[in-house]
This record gives sequence, C-alpha cells and structure tokens, in this order.
Amino acid sequence: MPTLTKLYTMQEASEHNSAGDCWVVVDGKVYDVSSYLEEHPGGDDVLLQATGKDATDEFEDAGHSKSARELMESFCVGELDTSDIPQLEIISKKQTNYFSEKLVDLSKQYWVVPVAAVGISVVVTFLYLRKK
Ligand code: HEM
Repeated sequence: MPTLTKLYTMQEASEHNSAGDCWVVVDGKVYDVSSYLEEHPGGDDVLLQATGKDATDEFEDAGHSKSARELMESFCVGELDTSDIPQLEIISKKQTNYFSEKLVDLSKQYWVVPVAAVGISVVVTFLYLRKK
C-alpha cells in the first residue's frame, strides 16, 4: 500500500524552534523532537540550536548509536521538500556537459589542424625518400 509522506520546506520546519515545539532536519527527514528535548542525552540546547537548518553533519558528528537512530524514527513527521532548493548536482552536471560539448565543437572546428599536420608530414617524407 502506498504511504503518504508529508513534505515540509526548510522554512516551515524552521518555524518550530522553541522548547515546546522543536523540529530538526536530519538527512532529508523532519523530526518533531519536542517531547524528547529533556530526555536527549546530548542536551536540549543542541537540538534547539539545530533547528532551521540541515543538522545532518552535527547529528553524524555526535556519533549516534544504532538504538538512537531507531528511536529517532519514532519522531519522524515527514520529509524535507527540496523542490525550492537549487539542485547543485544538476547544475554541475550541466556544466560538465557544457564543457565537453565545447570541446567537441572546437575539435570539429579545428579538424583542419591535425589533417594538415599529417598531410605535411606525408609530403615531407615522400620528398625525403625521393631525394635518396
Ligand atoms: C530525533 C533525533 C535524535 C535522537 C533520537 C537522538 C538521540 C540521542 C541519544 C540516544 C544519544 C546518546 C548516545 C547514543 O545512544 O548515541 C544522543 C547523544 C547526543 N546527541 Fe542526539 N539525538 C537526536 C538528534 C540529535 C541532533 C540533531 C544533534 C545535533 C545537532 C544531536 C547531538 C547529540 C550529542 C552532541 C550527543 C552527545 C554525544 C556524546 O555525549 O558523546 N542529537 N542523542
């Protein structure tokens, strides 16, 4: 059965940034940790400071255990809507394509150079052999 995942923008998630209403975003998922703030072994302050941004690096840096990661899933309320975030990967792929296309264009444009070089060396070799 298909499951419906609720999507939140970073803007929406960042509005939940207080001790009574605290959401964090880790690895593309949104977690409502309001009820866990006081129990969090790393402290409530780290969670409150992690609101309004992608806290994946901080979460990973803390070296969370497998059980912490399992517990985390019970707080998941949805996923991050990335449709409003520019896709850097796609842009860089486009740039790579752009440069390789340019290179192909240039080699098409300057095909005369290698052909002329080969032609000249053939003529020189021919003349040299004839002199002998
Ligand atoms: C739903 C989300 C989270 C859950 C369920 C969770 C749970 C836990 C648990 C169970 C621990 C104890 C150590 C372990 O078992 O790994 C812990 C420690 C810690 N957590 Fe979290 N955590 C969450 C999110 C975060 C985030 C977003 C940050 C950082 C921004 C963070 C920072 C820390 C730190 C600094 C420690 C202390 C590590 C230490 O003392 O060595 N946690 N967390």
